[in-house]
Amino acid sequence: MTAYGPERDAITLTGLRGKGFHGVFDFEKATGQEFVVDIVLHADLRAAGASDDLADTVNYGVVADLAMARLTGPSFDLIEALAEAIASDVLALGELVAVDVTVHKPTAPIAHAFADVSVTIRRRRTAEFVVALGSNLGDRVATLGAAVEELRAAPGVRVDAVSQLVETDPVGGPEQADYLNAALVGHTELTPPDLLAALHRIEARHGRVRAVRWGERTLDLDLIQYGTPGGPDEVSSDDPALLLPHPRANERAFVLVTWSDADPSARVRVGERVVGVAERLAKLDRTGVRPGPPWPGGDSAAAAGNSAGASGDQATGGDHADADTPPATGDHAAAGDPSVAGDHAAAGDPSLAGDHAAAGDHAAAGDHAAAGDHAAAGNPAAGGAHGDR
Ligand SMILES: Nc1ncnc2c1ncn2[C@@H]1O[C@H](COP(=O)(O)OP(=O)(O)OP(=O)(O)O)[C@@H](O)[C@H]1O
Ligand SMILES: Nc1nc2c(c(=O)[nH]1)N=C(CO)CN2
Repeated sequence: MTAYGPERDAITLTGLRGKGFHGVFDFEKATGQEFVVDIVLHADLRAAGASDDLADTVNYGVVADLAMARLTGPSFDLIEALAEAIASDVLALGELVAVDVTVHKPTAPIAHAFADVSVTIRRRRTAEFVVALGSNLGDRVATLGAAVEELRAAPGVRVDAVSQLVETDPVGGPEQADYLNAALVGHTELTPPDLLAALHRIEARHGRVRAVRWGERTLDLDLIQYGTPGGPDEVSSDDPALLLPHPRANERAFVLVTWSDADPSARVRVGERVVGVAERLAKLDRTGVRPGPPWPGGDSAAAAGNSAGASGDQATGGDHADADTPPATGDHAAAGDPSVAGDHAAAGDPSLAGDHAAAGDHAAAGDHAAAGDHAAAGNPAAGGAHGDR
């Protein structure tokens, strides 16, 4: 079965009942009462229908075991919290598009005659995704910045981190102007085709036309990876309309430099193997990839929406006034660091606080800068602008 797809098929389990000790009041926790759980598992059941094999579907017995363990297990105050815990456990099975959980508390302490009280929640599975952004026509910085914002605003999409911009020599295609490239990592409830459609809509809004293969473009948004490579939610596709993982990404320095900046611990599939993006990058020629201009507002954290009073190096650098001009005397240049890794965290923003990495992680991840470069550049929180992931 595929773990994404239309919410067309469902397995429904109702009336799962048992004694639990959930409730706000002490007497509820001490005495216990009956709770009843209904669960709807949304999944694509076509494969199981065709194969008649339990391995191709979700075993409802396992789902019932998980729910009963929560129902009879440690006490929650709220039935909302019990429902959340059940949904989380069931979604972790990794085979579902979504799950609906209803928790009934028919003997709740309500001072009136009543039939039942319940909560119902729907939780969808999300998958990590990676998008590469490129532009070499028009106001490149403005277009890329707008694309990031539009993706942030897209329903079912959460942007976790955005790389800094790099300026890059065109790879392939006719003679054309240099590109600005960036990468973005996030989580989505959308299926891969729906996510690609959202990317295409954003491209179209920015006047993207497809005249020449690998020709100049106002905006290019490529879906590089969907799901965790080697994990149960990894999506591979040989459909020409959506190839996953993107077949050329692991050969493109402009993709891997920016991707490893956005997520220094990122991993990528290369044939049968899954390797660190930084490790893969070490094998590539990076001469065509240079530091780019800052994002509007000063750093990539702003582009990611994490815009708390950027005290990052680029934010304070007056030499970056021309947004479309690569920094000449910025910290990257001063540090002699050809990478984009590093100084885009706002020191004062707790949401940016060193999620992935201290400076050393960049270096340990095989990045081109030694950790000392970041430190020498006065970087307050190298690698920290990766949001809540
Ligand atoms: N992973 C993918 N991400 C984006 N588009 C894809 C992907 N796989 C296949 N495509 C298809 O490729 C077609 C051409 O896309 P596009 O014009 O953006 O290619 P490109 O960016 O010029 O080249 P490249 O794919 O080498 O980066 C699109 O119609 C799209 O449906
Ligand atoms: N430097 C650079 N070269 C490219 C790019 C790009 O984004 N940057 N995109 C291409 C097709 O997607 C082809 N070549």
